[in-house]
Amino acid sequence: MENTKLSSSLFAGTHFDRKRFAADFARFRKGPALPSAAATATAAPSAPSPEKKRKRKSGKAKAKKNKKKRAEDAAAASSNVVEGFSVFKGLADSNAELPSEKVDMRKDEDSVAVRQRKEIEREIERAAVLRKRFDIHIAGQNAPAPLESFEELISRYGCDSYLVGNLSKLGFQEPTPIQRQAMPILLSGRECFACAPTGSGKTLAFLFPLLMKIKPGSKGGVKAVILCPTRELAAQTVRECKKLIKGRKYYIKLMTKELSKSGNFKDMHCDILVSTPLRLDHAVKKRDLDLSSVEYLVLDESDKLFELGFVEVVDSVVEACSNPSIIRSLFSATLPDSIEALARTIMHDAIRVIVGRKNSASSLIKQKLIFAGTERGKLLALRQSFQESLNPPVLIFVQSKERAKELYKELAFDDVRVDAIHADLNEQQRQDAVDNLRAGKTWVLIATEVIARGMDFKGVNCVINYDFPESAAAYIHRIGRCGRAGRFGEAITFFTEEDKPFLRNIANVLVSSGCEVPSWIMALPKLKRKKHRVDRDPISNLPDED
Ligand SMILES: Nc1ncnc2c1ncn2[C@@H]1O[C@H](COP(=O)(O)OP(=O)(O)OP(=O)(O)O)[C@@H](O)[C@H]1O
Repeated sequence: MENTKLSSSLFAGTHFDRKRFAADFARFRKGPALPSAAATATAAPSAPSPEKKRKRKSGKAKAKKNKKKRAEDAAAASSNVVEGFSVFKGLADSNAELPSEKVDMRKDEDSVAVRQRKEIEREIERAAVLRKRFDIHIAGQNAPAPLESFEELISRYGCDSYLVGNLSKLGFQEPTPIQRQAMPILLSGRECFACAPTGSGKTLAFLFPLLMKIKPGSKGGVKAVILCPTRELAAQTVRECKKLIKGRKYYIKLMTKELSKSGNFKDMHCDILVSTPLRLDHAVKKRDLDLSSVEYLVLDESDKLFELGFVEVVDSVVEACSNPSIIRSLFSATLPDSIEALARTIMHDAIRVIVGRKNSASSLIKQKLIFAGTERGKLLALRQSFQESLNPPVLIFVQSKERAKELYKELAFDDVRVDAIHADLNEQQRQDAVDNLRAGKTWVLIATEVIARGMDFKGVNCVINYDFPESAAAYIHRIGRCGRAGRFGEAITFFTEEDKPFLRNIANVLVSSGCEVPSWIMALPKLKRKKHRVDRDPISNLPDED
């Protein structure tokens, strides 16, 4: 009765509901805990009656049943802990049934789980802040966080420090937005669609992860394949790759015409193979090149590779890369929905990354549309702009090789240091034309679509679309030869009466990158047809015939 007294004095003046707080009340008692609140209240010194015995028995059975249920709940609670997350279901109940050291252990586990969950939440928030800051948009499950710096490649992914060292030797201090997000995706073994503006460092974004993952000089076949739509771009990619691996012996091969036609692929040492689709397909079908060991497949300028004329060959190369654990990635500055849908059919659980707005031009380029009336008007306007403000190097795009030759004649006559690049030149001549512009030997390079995609002319100040581009994507890639790697650029596009029906499609690109467009152009109807190609009068100084 001592205990009853103690509890009575402790709660003097308050009404204590012993029935409701029986468990707490029992803790103040010496000796065995009371079986139940009801039993305490009705305890009597006399021998229990048979009725009371029956009731007590059934009370004991109930308590046993409750105990069993609580034990089951505890087991269920512990099985609800999934990958660092605790669902916390039934945890309070289950602790009540555990010895104190086990309760402590469980508390420790809980606090570890809570800490882990909080850390994960912080990571997710940090990733979201970084994505917002760098205008990175992602779609797909469990995308890894963007990089804060290149050093994280070492701390997070165990990158060899020589590779990061080479980056800094090349003057790359900070990752560009596409590199921040695409690199961790590929390094986590995920497939990826990436769309980022021209000149924003997509090449490094796909090259670096595969250089990190591939063991250099390994035997056992080709480890990585990079597909590019043109030979010039393939050659440029090989050059970029070699700069990055200085100090290590990787076997990097460019698929030349000769190699494709007569290569002995059985004895070829090759870690990374860079090719255009046709040459690679030829080597696979005619020279037994085995691509079943390929671990990484990159489709650069992927929307071009999925265009008609390429898509079947690309499909066949994708099929030849039959390694089931292959990681595929697609990179481009433009990714139309239709192409994305097609590409998705070959991807597995891919993450989509868009930097800025999808299918838009680089914001570093000042864009202008100029009405030149006729073909003759275009030549006059070009000559005038050269007299007023030629700021070399300049790239001029025309729609065919014939027109490239015609314009070359006109400008060479004016004593402009000019060259032309088109499909009628052999590989060496094309490469020389590119190298001469890079070296400053020529100031003006007239080009067809051959170099419109991917070519990196760091110093190009101005792009002139002498002939109106055939699509918005072609426009974005052409003008993207300037305004690269953080530099500003200028793009001038001539249009004639014949180009007006397609004007609005290009004007939309200007508007979406913040450039001014006259309101009458924005009032024109948008053309449904995707491609625009006009038969034009030859380029000549002579008066128009009519
Ligand atoms: N982190 C970086 N810091 C500074 N410069 C960089 C960085 N990454 C790449 N570059 C440079 O930026 C330029 C453009 O890179 P790259 O050719 O990869 O662009 P891109 O996004 O592939 O363009 P395009 O869509 O035209 O193919 C190159 O000269 C490259 O050396």
